[in-house]
Amino acid sequence: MHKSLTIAGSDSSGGAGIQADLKTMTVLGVYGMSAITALTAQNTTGVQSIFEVTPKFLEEELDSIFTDIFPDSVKIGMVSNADLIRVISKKLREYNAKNIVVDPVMVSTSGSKLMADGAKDTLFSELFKVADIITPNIPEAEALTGQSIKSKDDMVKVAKKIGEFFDGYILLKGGHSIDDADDLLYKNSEKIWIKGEHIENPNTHGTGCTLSSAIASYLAMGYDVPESVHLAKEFITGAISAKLDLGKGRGPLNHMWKMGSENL
Ligand SMILES: Nc1ncnc2c1ncn2[C@@H]1O[C@H](COP(=O)(O)OP(=O)(O)OP(=O)(O)O)[C@@H](O)[C@H]1O
Ligand SMILES: Cc1ncc(CO)c(N)n1
Repeated sequence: MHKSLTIAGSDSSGGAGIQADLKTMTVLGVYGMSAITALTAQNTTGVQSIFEVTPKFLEEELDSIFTDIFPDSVKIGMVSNADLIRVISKKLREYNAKNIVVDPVMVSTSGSKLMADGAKDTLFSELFKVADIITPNIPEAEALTGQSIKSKDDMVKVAKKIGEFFDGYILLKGGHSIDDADDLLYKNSEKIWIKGEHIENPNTHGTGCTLSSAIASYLAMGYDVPESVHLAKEFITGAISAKLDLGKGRGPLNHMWKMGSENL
């Protein structure tokens, strides 16, 4: 059994965060574990409230996990403050964790702030150092570099800029901000476009969480980073295409699309 760990926030509506990650890992056949950084009272219309765990408790969660069932990969999502980021970086180094995916979650699909203003620098200096791949969306890549992205050429320029201070893989997601859904995988001046068709669907709550935990799942199975990204893109495309329609706002994806009703 391949094992993966998500370190992220809980989404009470089940579409993003820890819940999206564990659903994704499960349907991809990977044993999922979780270290929760914060509870959110959240639904498809927005985030109503956030309750952070203490750094000490997060440390205890990570010790419990790493001293028992050692994960083959780790995905990091919402981490709302600098102290929690420091704990994660310290513990991942201490346990020599492998195959680390960092999704630099800053703002939710519905526009709510999920990270404290000052925490961005700590994300750079602490978490990016341990990451094998980071997966910013366009607004996050803009926030990381201070440069705006209006076209695919801009995506390449910004990926290069991030590459000046991060030497792992950068997956810059085109997603809902550019007309098509092509994502750019960039490392050491090498560019791989991960092609995608834009799907007309307003229900994109949790797309980033689902993509990054699918990447972590495939890394846990032993695929390399480019293979994992291609396979994860196939998974997210299917989950958006399944056109689940739940809730009053931006609804969740169908994580179970691969299971098919004939298998139930
Ligand atoms: N409408 C769409 N059609 C096709 N693919 C999409 C669409 N929206 C997002 N994607 C794809 O979903 C993946 C996640 O990207 P996205 O930019 O949505 O992440 P995100 O903004 O971090 O997500 P989140 O809403 O969870 O914060 C990418 O591969 C992106 O190209
Ligand atoms: C807990 C959580 N993590 C990440 C996101 C980003 O979509 C969200 N909305 N909620």
